Amino acid sequence: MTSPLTAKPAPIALLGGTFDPIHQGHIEPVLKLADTFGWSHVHLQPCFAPPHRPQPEASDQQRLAMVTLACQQDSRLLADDFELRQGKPTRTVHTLHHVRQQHPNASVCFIMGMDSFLQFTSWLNWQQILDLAHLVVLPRPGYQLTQLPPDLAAELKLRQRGDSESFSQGAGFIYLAETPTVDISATALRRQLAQSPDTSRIPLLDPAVLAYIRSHNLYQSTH
Ligand SMILES: Nc1ncnc2c1ncn2[C@@H]1O[C@H](COP(=O)(O)OP(=O)(O)OP(=O)(O)O)[C@@H](O)[C@H]1O
Ligand SMILES: O=C(O)c1ccc[n+]([C@@H]2O[C@H](COP(=O)([O-])O)[C@@H](O)[C@H]2O)c1
Repeated sequence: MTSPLTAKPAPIALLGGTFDPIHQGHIEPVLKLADTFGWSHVHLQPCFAPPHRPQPEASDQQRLAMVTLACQQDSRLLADDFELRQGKPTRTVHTLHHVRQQHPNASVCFIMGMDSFLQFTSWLNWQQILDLAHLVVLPRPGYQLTQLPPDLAAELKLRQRGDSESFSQGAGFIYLAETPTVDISATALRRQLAQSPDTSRIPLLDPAVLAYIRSHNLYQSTH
């Protein structure tokens, strides 16, 4: 029997995003990762209207509602409103400090697509993030590791691990996932939604999320 004092805390896996809207390019890879790593939960955390890009079309509450609906696909998916509850934009380094405070001994995995990874050195205190969490990078069509800036390529060389065993430690490793690529973006979906009649099915969009979008008249114009 494992003593409560020695029991390893459950790993925390987290995918942050604007989710404007959430789509299967977010969901399918994280479920594959949950299979690989044996995660019992993956937090899908919408960010407060992000400072680093144009404002989302859907409101914070609408993006959270869509994430909550998409989470009904699998009981391991959790809609996490931590950043929205802060009432102001929160940088990832601050969110991860909070996670660390709450779970000092847990393994924390922050998931991102290859497009985000290529931009990672522009994130606030990106080196500190590497000490707070593992990074799990999803492949994404159109984004190649060869485009990595030299300082991040050097970190990758030091920190890359391929075995899921390493990720039972707290933080500090980078895992380049080999999940099947899902060729979709929220930008492409918004365009498709604006151009399709209300009745049409949209591939790679959860039907419950689509119904929510239609009933709230979201994404009706192309920008
Ligand atoms: N198809 C995809 N494959 C792999 N990673 C993805 C995919 N779509 C999004 N991601 C990752 O999920 C996170 C949240 O993405 P986000 O909510 O911005 O979706 P997006 O499709 O990139 O949106 P947009 O087109 O509006 O930029 C980011 O780390 C992003 O790299
Ligand atoms: O903290 C930062 O500096 C930072 C810069 C860019 C992106 N992020 C986070 O990365 C996640 C994905 O962002 P996005 O723009 O691709 O939806 C989301 O959780 C953002 O808060 C964080």
